[in-house]
Amino acid sequence: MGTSAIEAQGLTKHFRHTVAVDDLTFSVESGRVTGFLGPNGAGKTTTMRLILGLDAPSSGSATVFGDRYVDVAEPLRTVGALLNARAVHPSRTAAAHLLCLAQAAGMSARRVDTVLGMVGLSDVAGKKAGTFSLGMSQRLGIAAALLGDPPVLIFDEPVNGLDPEGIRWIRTLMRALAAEGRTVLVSSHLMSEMALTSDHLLVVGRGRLIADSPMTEFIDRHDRRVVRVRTDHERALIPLLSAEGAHVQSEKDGSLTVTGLESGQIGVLAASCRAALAELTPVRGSLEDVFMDVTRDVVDYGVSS
Ligand SMILES: Nc1ncnc2c1ncn2[C@@H]1O[C@H](COP(=O)(O)OP(=O)(O)OP(=O)(O)O)[C@@H](O)[C@H]1O
Repeated sequence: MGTSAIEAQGLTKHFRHTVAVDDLTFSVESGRVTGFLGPNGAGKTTTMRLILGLDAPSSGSATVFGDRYVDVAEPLRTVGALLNARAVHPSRTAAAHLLCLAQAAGMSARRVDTVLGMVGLSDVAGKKAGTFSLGMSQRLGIAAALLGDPPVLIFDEPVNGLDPEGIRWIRTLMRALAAEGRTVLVSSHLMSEMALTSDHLLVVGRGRLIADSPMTEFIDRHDRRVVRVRTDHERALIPLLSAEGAHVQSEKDGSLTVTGLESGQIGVLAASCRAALAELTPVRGSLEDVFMDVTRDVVDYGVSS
C-alpha cells in the first residue's frame, strides 16, 4: 500500500450535473514521465486538483507516497505543481512572487535565484509578472513548482500556447526531472506531444480511464500496420497478400496500400512469387488518429469547450 508516488483508488468527482472523474484507479511511478492524455473536458484538471487536495473527491481517494495531500508533512517539498500559469499577481515581480512562496514554506531566498536560473528567467526577475508572455508565465509557474526541490511534479497542459522553442524546453526539462528519479505527471490533449515526452501513458475520456500502458506498447497495439508497396508484379502478389488476410488497395500513383501485414511478411510473400519490389515502406497511422480511435466512443460530443 502506498508504495507508488501517486495513487488513485476509485477516485470520483461529481459536480452538479457532471461526473468529471469517474472511478479512476491508477498509480504513477517515479523515474519516468507519465502522460495524462484526454480530450478537452475529460477530467484531467479535476484529477490533478484532487491529487493536490484543491478539491475533495466525491468518493475514492488520491494519495502521494501513501498519504492524502492534506496529510503530507511538507507539501511544497513533496509535490510541485503547475496548474494555471496565469494565477500570479500581475503587479508582483517574478522574484517577489517566488520569494513570497519560498518564505511561506520556510525556504531560503537563495533558492529563488536558483530556480529562476533553472527556468531561464534570471534576466527578467525584476519585471512584473503581468507583463510576461504566456511562455514566460509558464516558466515562472514551473519555477514555483521547482522551489521545494520536490520528488513529485504535476504539470497541467504545460505546453499550451507555447512556441516550438518553449515546447522543446519544457519537454527536455520533464525528461531531465524524470531521469533524476522524480515522478512527473503531465497532462495534454495532444497525442503527438505525449508520444515525444512520455514513457508511460494514462488515457482518460469522460472521466474514465481507458488506457494505462507504456507509451511504446500503446502505439504498437493501436498501430494500424499500413505498408506502401510498389511492384511491377501486382497480379502475382495481390492474391497472396489477400490470402494472408491483408486488405490491398491500388492507389492512383501506382502503389499499393496494404493493411494488416508487417512489411517483413510482405517481403517474404513477394519473394515467394518472385515479385521484385520497388518500394516497401511501413506507414505509421498518425498518432492523433490512434488517439481519436481510442477515445471516439467515450468523447462527450455534448460538452463544448
Ligand atoms: N468547478 C466545476 N464545476 C462544475 N463543473 C466542472 C468544474 N470543474 C470541471 N467541471 C466539469 O468537469 C468536466 C471535466 O473537466 P476538467 O477541466 O477536469 O477536464 P480536462 O480534461 O482538464 O479538460 P480541459 O483540458 O478542457 O481543461 C468538464 O465537463 C467540466 O465542465
